[in-house]
Amino acid sequence: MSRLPVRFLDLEAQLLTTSIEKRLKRILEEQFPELCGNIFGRRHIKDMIFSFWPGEPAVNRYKVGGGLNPHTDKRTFTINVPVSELGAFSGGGTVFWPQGQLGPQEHSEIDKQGGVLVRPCQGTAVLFNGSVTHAGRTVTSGIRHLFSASFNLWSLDED
Ligand SMILES: O=C(O)CCC(=O)C(=O)O
Ligand SMILES: [Fe+2]
Repeated sequence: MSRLPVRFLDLEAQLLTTSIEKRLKRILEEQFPELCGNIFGRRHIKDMIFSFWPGEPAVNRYKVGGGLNPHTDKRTFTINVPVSELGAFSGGGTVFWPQGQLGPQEHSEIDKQGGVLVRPCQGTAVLFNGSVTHAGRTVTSGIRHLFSASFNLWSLDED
């Protein structure tokens, strides 16, 4: 698996990322105000600032045999958006395990036993919290591209 930080990609990718960030904050604020209150200490988050994991937002590129071992992302949230059409590759997708059932660990062969495989179509975002163990399932043909960003939200004004 290789990662292409969005900041090294073209203007279209930067604009798409900005629109993903805006939509994400709007959806969280409008549809999950209580969750925002619990997590961020405020229900209005549109003016909050993203603090991303280094090198993110990024586009992950998985060639045949590429995948990602089970891990947690350790930020408040991660948003993943498939860039590839589902028909562009076989295998792939993200496997999630119920919290606490599987710690981050090395797997030579990613085993989705006990996990839930999510293989959404192009453009369908998946949002999860930073303590959920997940893995990128091995791609068996074609190439899979996935937009991925793990983040916290910060406020400049203390209130
Ligand atoms: O490949 C996937 O579906 C998961 C990607 C991922 O977990 C990550 O980039 O941190
Ligand atoms: Fe991850």
